[in-house]
Amino acid sequence: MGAEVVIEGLTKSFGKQAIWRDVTLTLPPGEVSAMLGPSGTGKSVFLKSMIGLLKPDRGRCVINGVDIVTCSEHKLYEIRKLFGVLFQDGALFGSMNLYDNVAFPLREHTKKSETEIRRIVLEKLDMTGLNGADKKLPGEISGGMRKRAGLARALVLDPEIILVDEPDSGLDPVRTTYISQLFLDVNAQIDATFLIVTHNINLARTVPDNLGMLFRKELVMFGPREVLLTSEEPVVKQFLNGKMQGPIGMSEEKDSAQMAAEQAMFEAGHHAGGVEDISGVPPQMQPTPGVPTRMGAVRRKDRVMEIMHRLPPAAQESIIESLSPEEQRHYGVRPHRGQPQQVGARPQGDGVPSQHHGQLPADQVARIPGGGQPPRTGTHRMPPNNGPGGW
Ligand SMILES: Nc1ncnc2c1ncn2[C@@H]1O[C@H](COP(=O)(O)OP(=O)(O)OP(=O)(O)O)[C@@H](O)[C@H]1O
Repeated sequence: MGAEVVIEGLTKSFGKQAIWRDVTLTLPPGEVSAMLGPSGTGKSVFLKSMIGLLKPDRGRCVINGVDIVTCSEHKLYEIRKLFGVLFQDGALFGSMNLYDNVAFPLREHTKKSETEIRRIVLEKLDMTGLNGADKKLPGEISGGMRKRAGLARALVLDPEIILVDEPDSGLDPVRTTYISQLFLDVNAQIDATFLIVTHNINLARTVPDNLGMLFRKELVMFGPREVLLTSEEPVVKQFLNGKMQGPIGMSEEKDSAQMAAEQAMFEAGHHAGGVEDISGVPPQMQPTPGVPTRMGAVRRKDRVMEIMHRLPPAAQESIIESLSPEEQRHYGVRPHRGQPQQVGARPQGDGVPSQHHGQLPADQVARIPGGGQPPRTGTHRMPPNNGPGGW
């Protein structure tokens, strides 16, 4: 199973420029998470901080009991071996063929024989659909193939955590879906923890188990995908819909005067961009038939049901609706549009579903962790994320 990554109060600046502060979240082991955010909000800086390429100002990032912010260089070197990183362009060496590119980490970081290296390289090329392409140079193949080769190289040291930086950059929507399918298939096969940084809304809506968003130098939210996808927060809705209308501006954010001026323009009929209102929680993509079950997804069901009573009602409803009738019975929940849910109750002994009274006991009413208040609207501030005591 992949490693859990526990991040607490992580803060990063370059000189006087604050990038983000007090980021707290946990990447659950073996689950696929994605981080959204407008350009320049520091998503790539976040990935680099997770592998110790950049040093945060303060906070913790704990992997297998080691805080990589404060650990020794030697420990950091060891922890880095747990990571596979897929950079935007695949970061392949242009003068090496795919075989040598994929073999590179094995030759650099292990003492494996060339026979063993050959077995591993061919296995990873096969896993990423690059059978027979081993002699090609990066310049001779498409952008999608380069990304798959980058993924093959990221896999050769059997990573427990895979970081992916904007997998859709330079890819058309169809190729983006193919690479997304590959992530889920690889996740099913090796059960590694994934974090994908992306602006791609299709990918964000259909691929990850968990979604987060960085905005205005903070983590706006992080939690099960249903929380962000049912959020009424203006910044989240604007981002998911790709419209000009909302708090995100041409540079990172707008002031209230600009918001008001633009609002008047949109109300007068100016097109705010975007094609249609995107809302709701579409079904999640699954591994290709024949690929093993994603154990991360299996564990996630139990995990999410345990924290369910702390999630907003719309997210609860969506989670319950995504369960099969057998799973609903197993967890003792039923869909019940427009009503609070009976949640968190596991069947005892005989598996009889718990009663649904249409009204939860006070301690089970969905509430926002930390604040105990319903989500505020009209502001981008969100309830605390999934850190200690959160989602
Ligand atoms: N090594 C560095 N030194 C100084 N500033 C940096 C460094 N790396 C990144 N930055 C700054 O940090 C900010 C966040 O950059 P980053 O690339 O992480 O954003 P991003 O959210 O990944 O953007 P995009 O979606 O456009 O890729 C930018 O203002 C960038 O100029």
